[in-house]
Amino acid sequence: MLSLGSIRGGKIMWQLLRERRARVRGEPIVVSPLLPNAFVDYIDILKFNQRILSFFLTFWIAVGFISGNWLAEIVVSVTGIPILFKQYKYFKNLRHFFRYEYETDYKLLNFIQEADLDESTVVVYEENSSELLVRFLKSNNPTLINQLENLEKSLASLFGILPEKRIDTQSVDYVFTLVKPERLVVTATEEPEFTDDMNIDLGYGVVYNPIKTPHVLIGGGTGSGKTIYISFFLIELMRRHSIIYIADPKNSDLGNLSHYLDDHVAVTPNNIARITRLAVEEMEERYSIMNDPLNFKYGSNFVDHGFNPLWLIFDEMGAFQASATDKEGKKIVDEVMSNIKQIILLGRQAGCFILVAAQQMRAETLNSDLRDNLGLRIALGNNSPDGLRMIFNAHMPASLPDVSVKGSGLIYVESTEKKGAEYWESPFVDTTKFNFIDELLKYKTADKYFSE
Ligand SMILES: Nc1ncnc2c1ncn2[C@@H]1O[C@H](COP(=O)(O)OP(=O)(O)OP(=O)(O)O)[C@@H](O)[C@H]1O
Repeated sequence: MLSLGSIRGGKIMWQLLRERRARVRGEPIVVSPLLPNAFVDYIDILKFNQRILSFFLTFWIAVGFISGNWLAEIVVSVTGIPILFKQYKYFKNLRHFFRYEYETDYKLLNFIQEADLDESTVVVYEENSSELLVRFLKSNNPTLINQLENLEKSLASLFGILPEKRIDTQSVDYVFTLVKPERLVVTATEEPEFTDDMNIDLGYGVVYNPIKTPHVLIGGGTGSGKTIYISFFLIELMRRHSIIYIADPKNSDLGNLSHYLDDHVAVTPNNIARITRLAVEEMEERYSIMNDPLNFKYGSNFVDHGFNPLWLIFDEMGAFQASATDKEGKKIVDEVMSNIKQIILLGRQAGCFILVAAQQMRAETLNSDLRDNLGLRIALGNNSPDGLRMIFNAHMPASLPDVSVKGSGLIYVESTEKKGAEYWESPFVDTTKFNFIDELLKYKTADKYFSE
């Protein structure tokens, strides 16, 4: 069996080498479910070889034990097991290598199946460092032609960018401009740099605009980079003249900002209730001004009426809810949650936004209807699949990437063309060079809301 697999593997290797040569020469690659795809077969063979090795490994260990011969057991353990593990890892790496090398082929083959295109669909693609051209060849089937001419949205979710479409009599071309995402590096500025542009660059090709997709949800365990990210975000909000309220029931890093942002920072339940009340009152007042017949402008929002964004940053909401042990405590939690609900559901037009952060997002922390209204969702560091589902719900990523880079995780911005959350590295902050408090004070002293 093993030798058969190897012989087949040898043949496929030749086919792969031929394909490889074509790729190196930059010739177009043809992908179709009906064509033999060497790379798919080769990965299957590697998988098969891996299974055989697992079998041998188990067999080897069993022989050692059954024989009861201590010498045999030592020989088996010392020599056999490490060799087999090494081989196993070798095959695993090879499989990864092939998946990576033939990633586009894989994606397109899966795409043909998932988009329910006819099996006979033939895709040709050509890739260079800046562009990917995907050409679907037209057949005589009018339904298929119609499908092929309307693939840009689903293809965008596959490659993360909306392609340019060109329709020809023989084919439909989708051209993707490939730009490698780069992590944003946060640096200190000499002077405060205010801006009216509501687009906030989060790096790695992600731009967030609270007017389009209000509210933020951040999940991530200890040390995943939540505080660093929130600090970066806070400065970005202050650059946009935002009124900031902070609730930090655990009284950690954000709670300490009360030295700088005064009574806009709350750590006790009563104070947290107070700032959420202030936020809701401000929202109601804005609506009454915006809806006054003298000021009313159809389709307008807070910016048109000269209001600044208002942000409530709520760290560790779960801890706050859990702190309510008696009747009085529960009453406060209910009031706060009702205020938060109003901000989430009604805040957008009035420019009142919320950022909710939690180590672990639970169903009872914020129900899924409310969570689905949070436009920017981030999961930093390692999270369990259940934890990720709490954050992304219908937008779970197709596969879970490696998030070993500090401050990396998954991100999803509602209303983009992307279907699911994607890998992202939060803005890099070199804490030896970037002093968050110095930065914050620059904006505080220059901003009217914090100047008293
Ligand atoms: N964006 C980043 N840039 C640079 N370093 C980072 C970044 N994110 C995380 N780190 C590194 O990880 C460490 C932990 O980050 P941070 O304090 O933000 O985690 P946290 O999720 O807030 O943890 P906790 O809940 O325990 O406070 C930082 O001290 C820093 O060394």
